[in-house]
Amino acid sequence: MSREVNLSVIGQYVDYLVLKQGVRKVFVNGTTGESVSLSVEERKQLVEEWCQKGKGKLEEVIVHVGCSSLKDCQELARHAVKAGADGIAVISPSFFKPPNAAALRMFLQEVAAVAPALPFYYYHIPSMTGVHLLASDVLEGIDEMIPSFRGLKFSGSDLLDFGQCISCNPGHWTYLYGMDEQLLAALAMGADGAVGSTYNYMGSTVNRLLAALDKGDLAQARTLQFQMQEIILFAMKNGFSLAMNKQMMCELSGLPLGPPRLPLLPCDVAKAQAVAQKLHSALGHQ
Ligand SMILES: CC(=O)N[C@@H]([C@@H](O)[C@H](O)[C@H](O)CO)[C@@H](O)CC(=O)C(=O)O
Repeated sequence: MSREVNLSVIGQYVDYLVLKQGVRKVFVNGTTGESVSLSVEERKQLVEEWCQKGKGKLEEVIVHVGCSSLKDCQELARHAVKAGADGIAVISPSFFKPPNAAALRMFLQEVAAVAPALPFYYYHIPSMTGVHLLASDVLEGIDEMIPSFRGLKFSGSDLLDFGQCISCNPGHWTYLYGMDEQLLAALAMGADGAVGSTYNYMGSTVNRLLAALDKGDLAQARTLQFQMQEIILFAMKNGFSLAMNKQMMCELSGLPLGPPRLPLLPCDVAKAQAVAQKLHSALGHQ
């Protein structure tokens, strides 16, 4: 039961994201993509497929190349350049954890150094890595160490830390926020965009939220955020997990995106269907 990667569905999935969700920027091999459960070879194949199938359709492909092994990260970073990715991101190693922010910066620097022309992002996701260093500490002096550093993907709930990351922006960094249920608060803090698991099927909703905010319509942005919260909270009460998210993606896209790989277990399909139903009612679909 190794649960193989199905490359053949990616082209259709790109079309679904672009045409049905209005999502034109993707983050490949992240958490939802189960990158840490994949081999280096599988990750390369996925990146090649996304870059090829996304050509002329996607505006930006950022590739997560984080691994426990620095060598594997470097191999994936070099590969992302060859595949034509627009940027790379790295999480903190999590089995042997960096003892402090300086050690993590050094690790990031070694990865970025092999792909100096590619925009580089630090991917902060303490709930998964168990590395609870402040992102703002990791960013200290990072510009001098990594000339290609372009920003942060922040998948944490600590808006104090997030705010401090934004207030130290030298001007050319981008901030992508990754807790879908509180995106609006992060946007108020200064986030530039969002990367999250639920945008696989609520991409069009979050695009409407962003557009409402751009127009200065805070009331509408709140309404949309509250609807997203209602769906995510309902999912949480039904055991929201990566497996459920994946099943939701299958239910809502109609594509065979498959179950997760061990050690994760597939979710109860009836529960995912109940959440999909909730999504339709909360967003007013018929
Ligand atoms: C821990 C986790 O999976 N967080 C998700 C969120 O989108 C999360 O599922 C959502 O906010 C619901 O809590 C993302 O930050 C993950 C993500 O961006 C990725 O797939 O790389």
